[in-house]
Amino acid sequence: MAPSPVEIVPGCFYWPGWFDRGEQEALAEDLRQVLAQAPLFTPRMPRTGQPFSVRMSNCGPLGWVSDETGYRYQPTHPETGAPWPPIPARLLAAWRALAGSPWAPEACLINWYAPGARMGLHQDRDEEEFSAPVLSLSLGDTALFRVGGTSRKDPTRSVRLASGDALLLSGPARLAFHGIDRILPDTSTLLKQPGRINLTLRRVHRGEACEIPPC
Ligand SMILES: O=C(O)CCC(=O)C(=O)O
Ligand SMILES: [Fe+2]
Repeated sequence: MAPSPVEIVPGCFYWPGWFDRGEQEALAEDLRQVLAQAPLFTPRMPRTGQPFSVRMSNCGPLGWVSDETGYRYQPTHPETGAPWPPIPARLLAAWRALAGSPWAPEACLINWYAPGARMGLHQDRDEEEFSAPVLSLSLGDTALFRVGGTSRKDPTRSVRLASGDALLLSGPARLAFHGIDRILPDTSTLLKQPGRINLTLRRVHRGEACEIPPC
């Protein structure tokens, strides 16, 4: 049984220290292998083409990308043209334990934050299926995460997401505005360089079938 989480705002659940140090190290190694096949790329803002400060990659049948033409999910890497590598089993196990969803995740977005990178307040709304949650897992340096309500003007709360922490945006928080204000330097020894990795597991398509046992 998962330890009981802290509810930050209704539907936003937080499990500090979900992965222990050994699991974090194994996960970091899984991701090194994923990134060797699907290298980090720099996404760009729709229309303006302005680069994000975060670099990205993906694993799973679909990956999230952004460029001058817009945000979308696609089955291949935007630079290499290769299919995304599969989602590592350890991540699927976390989804099974925490997501409370009968559907398998189809995409795992990998965000790389160098110290100084940030992510402005936004909603995750490029998926068709909002009844499935978004599961976020953090590795490396701690981030100051902010989450509010479904209106940009709603009040927000801040949480420090440390290495090994898990957070779920579900139910009333599935479309909550959220972002990363900053990375706190020298807060973790997990990665070989300063910075942070965030993984978000997402269901993209609406599905009828129970794809992930047991359900
Ligand atoms: O880095 C994080 O904790 C959040 C990432 C995020 O919101 C996203 O990738 O949509
Ligand atoms: Fe997001």
